[in-house]
Parts: sequence; structure tokens; C-alpha cells
Amino acid sequence: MAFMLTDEQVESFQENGYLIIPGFLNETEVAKLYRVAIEDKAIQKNSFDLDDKAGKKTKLALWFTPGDDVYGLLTRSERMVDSVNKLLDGKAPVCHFHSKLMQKEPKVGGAWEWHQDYGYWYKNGYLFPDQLISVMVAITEATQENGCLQVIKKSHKMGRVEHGFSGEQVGASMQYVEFALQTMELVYVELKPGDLLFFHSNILHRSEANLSDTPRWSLISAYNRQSNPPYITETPSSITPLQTVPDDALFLHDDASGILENTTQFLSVEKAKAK
Ligand SMILES: O=C(O)CCC(=O)C(=O)O
Ligand SMILES: [Fe+2]
Repeated sequence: MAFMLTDEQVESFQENGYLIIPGFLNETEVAKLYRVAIEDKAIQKNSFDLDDKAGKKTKLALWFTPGDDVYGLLTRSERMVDSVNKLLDGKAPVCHFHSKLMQKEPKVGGAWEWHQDYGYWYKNGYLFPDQLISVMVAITEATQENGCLQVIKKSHKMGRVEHGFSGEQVGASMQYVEFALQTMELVYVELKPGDLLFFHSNILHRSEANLSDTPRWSLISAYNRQSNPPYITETPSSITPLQTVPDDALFLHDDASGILENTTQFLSVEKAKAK
């Protein structure tokens, strides 16, 4: 049976602003993602540091158009794209906005301030937050100790909150975050490798620094509908319908190290920081 979100899961996402799918990937699939993350020269070459307020660094690599490598096959898989299609408002084809490999290293991995992803994307000129979604796939275990994601349950219902700069990051108005926390629940999203988290573009989320001895690596992919073009920043991938691949493509892929170099166009460090 192909993977399919149930109506209950879709409702839960709409109500809470996030949805966890345990074991979305099997052990072999996660092992492939992990190996490429660790060994791939292109990822190493194209990763850059982003400082948090305290100067702690998160390493990340970012790309727009998914290729034929293991990461591209995951983000283009039918189970992923069909799920996103069920969770996004509208009917237009699903497109891939961007993916980031987040490398939160032991002791050095930085924090992320409270924000909504739409707090950033609004500034790119996307008009419809319900047509944008983020998906996090845990490549290593994510726990409270190693700085897992935290979300404010149901906060997507607040709509967009004001954002300002905080170090090299953009953060939400703390006054509104504090209002939200008076009635809404703060949830620590602990994930096992292979678990997946869908989260609405307007849900408030953050993560603390990784002070533990274990790395916290994850892939975060953002999807958009073709009916939601950005009016300010040109981003062709976000309005180009995805070419899906069968669900077993990742499992069957013979992943040679270095494959990303040939298939994936990374965003340069300078451009990423100027974004
Ligand atoms: O990986 C994290 O801890 C959060 C990253 C995040 O929210 C983002 O990049 O928008
Ligand atoms: Fe975010």
C-alpha cells in the first residue's frame, strides 16, 4: 500500500499547525541520507555557518531545484508530494521552494529564535501562507538535549506576526510570542531518525543551541503551490511543478558519494546571507 495521509491526520494538521509521521523513512533510507550528509564533498563545500545571537553557529547547505541524488529523490517522492498536496490549501501543482540540510553540531550548533517561516517568505512577496509548508526529516535523533524544534501548538491560527532582525536571523515580535504562550502549548518535537514533521508556514517555532555530545542533523524542505508566485524575489523552483518519482527510488538508489555535486545547484554562501 502506498503511503497516504488519513483524513484524521489532515484535520490534525489543520487544527494544530503541525503533524508528526513516525517512521516515514525506513532504516536503509535514513542510512543513505546520513552517509551522503556526512561524506558528500559537495555538501561540505557548500555549507556555511549562520550565527545565532550568542555567536553559536549552525552549519547549513541550501538548494532550490532537487536533483536525482538521494535528497532529491526523497523530496520528489510520491508519498512526500502527495502528502504535501493534501495539506496545502488550493489545487495547483506542488512545487519545491527550497531544501536545507541543517547541521547542528555537538556543543557548537546554534539556536533559532522564535519565528514563522512565513515571516521570512512574506518579504519575498508570497501572498498565501496556507499554500506554503515546511517539512523536517530527522537524519539523526532530535531531543530536548540536542536542540530539537519547539512549536507553539495552534499558533498558525494567529496569522502573520511582525518580524525584526535578531543577529543574522529574523525573529518574531517577542511580545506576540509571549501572548501566544499564555494560552497555547509549547511542544518539544522530539524525533527519531526517519521521522517526519510537517509544519504550517505560520506556526511559531524555535530551537535551542545544541549543548549535548550528539549532532542534530535534519533536512528541512519547503513546498509551495504554483498558484502562489513570489512577487518580490525571483525563485523559479517555487513555481515549477515537481516531477515526482516512485516511493522506492530512494531505497533503490545506488548512491555514490559526490553525487550531489553533479545534480544539485547549491545557493552560494554570499547569496544565502544576503537573502
Ligand atoms: O533547525 C532548526 O532548529 C530550525 C530551523 C528553522 O526553523 C528554519 O530554518 O527556518
Ligand atoms: Fe523556521
